[in-house]
Amino acid sequence: MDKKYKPSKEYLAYLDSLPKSFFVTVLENSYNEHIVYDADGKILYVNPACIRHYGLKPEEMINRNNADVYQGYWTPPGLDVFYVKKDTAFLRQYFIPSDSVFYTIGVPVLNEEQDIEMIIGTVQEEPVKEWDVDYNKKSRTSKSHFKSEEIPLISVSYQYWKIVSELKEVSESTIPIMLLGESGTGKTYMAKYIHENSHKEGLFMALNCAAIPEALLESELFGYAGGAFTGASKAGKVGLIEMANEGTLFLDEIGDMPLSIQAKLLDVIENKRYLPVGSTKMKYVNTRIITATNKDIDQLVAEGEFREDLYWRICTFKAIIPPLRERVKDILPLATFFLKNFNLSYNKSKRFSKEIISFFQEYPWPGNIRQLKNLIERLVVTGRGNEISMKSLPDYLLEETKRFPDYQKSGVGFNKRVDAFKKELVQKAYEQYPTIRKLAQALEVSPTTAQRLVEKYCKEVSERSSEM
Ligand SMILES: Nc1ncnc2c1ncn2[C@@H]1O[C@H](COP(=O)(O)OP(=O)(O)OP(=O)(O)O)[C@@H](O)[C@H]1O
Repeated sequence: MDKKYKPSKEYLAYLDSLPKSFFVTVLENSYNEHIVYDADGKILYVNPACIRHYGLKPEEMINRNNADVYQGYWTPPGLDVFYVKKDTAFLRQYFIPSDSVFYTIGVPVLNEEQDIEMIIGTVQEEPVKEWDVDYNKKSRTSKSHFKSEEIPLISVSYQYWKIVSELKEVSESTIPIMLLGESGTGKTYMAKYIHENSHKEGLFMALNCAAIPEALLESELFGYAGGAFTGASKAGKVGLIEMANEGTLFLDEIGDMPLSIQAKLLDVIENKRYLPVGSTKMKYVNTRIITATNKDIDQLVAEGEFREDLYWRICTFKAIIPPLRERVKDILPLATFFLKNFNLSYNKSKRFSKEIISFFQEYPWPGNIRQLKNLIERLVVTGRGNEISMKSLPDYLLEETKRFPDYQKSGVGFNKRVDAFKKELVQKAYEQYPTIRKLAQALEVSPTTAQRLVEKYCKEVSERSSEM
């Protein structure tokens, strides 16, 4: 709806006077598909045009997740428009099972807090030629300025897009960003995405601090002056910090950076300057630093392994990318996205069986998105026939399903089980060690983490002890 449009009282009264059956008749007989989702992508309403589009009746689609219905293909580019810009998205969707192209216009409806309440979509087949021309013009001008064709972010989770939206706000500044999360959750990918969307003119450079020996790390980062050491080139070498001038330097595994280099990095962040190895001439740069780690950095600070002053500078803005098992809704969109891409690269037309989709959603993915992506590539490349079924899984995964023989049937998801286990562990330890310092030692975590765990899991225990 036009946001400036406010219906008059008389018109609203007229609408009120019409019976509900009138609206039902209009919607149910409209040639175009009308589809309404809640903020999580669950289908709340769809009219019978969906039978023509997907071969599914409305009653088969209601309460299912969008991605689940579009099995074989998922087009999430509109999601950043919905969740970040909170604006109308124009999408061209290709639906693999029927080999059809649909045009979707999604309009987000916001509540009083300006959060998404629902998304109202209209879907139609390839439009007539003349309209097509206009449509293309329109879709080009409506392109979001915070999305990347090169790095499509796949997620249907509101939580995830909230993080992206916050990152957007800091992306154009030079405020350092710290990305936390388990291996394979997409920290490097997100860093590239931030760079792409930050309108910086310089390059994106990345370095894994854990993969390089200390002596080399310093010259990789800061470069060196000609002849700075035996074997050094006469012309010297430009470091990554300079290469990323006016751009972004992504430092992965920052927790592994040696203390001596940490001091130099602090100078770069605070004063935008540094000395190349063996040089006496300061260099000046304007480089955005993004760091990542999957180590407990609070603990490294507590143990004196990481400089506290640097820690406070690099974590000015901290974003935690949740593991895949905590955003189960993203598994299918990601899986179908990878399936589509690998089908294209290997010229295949594989599809998932129903059971393998359930398995994907139940498996805990310790290697996160990386593991899912690698598995799908393997499943597309290997095996006969077009269906990817449970039989196609590699042995190590079939073994895994046996290790949790009842988790598919019990109805208790992996997250709930892990959470129950953590709760029991923390509560028992807290009963035995009722101070944060001792509890932190017993659980081998930092005091900050111990405090967080107590707040999360030990409310009942502390209430019990205060009653006694
Ligand atoms: N939102 C996303 N949409 C699509 N693909 C993604 C997304 N996030 C991550 N990926 C894919 O997942 C893979 C792993 O991501 P990435 O290498 O960024 O993880 P990481 O957290 O940096 O891992 P590590 O800590 O081990 O370095 C990448 O190949 C990337 O293509």
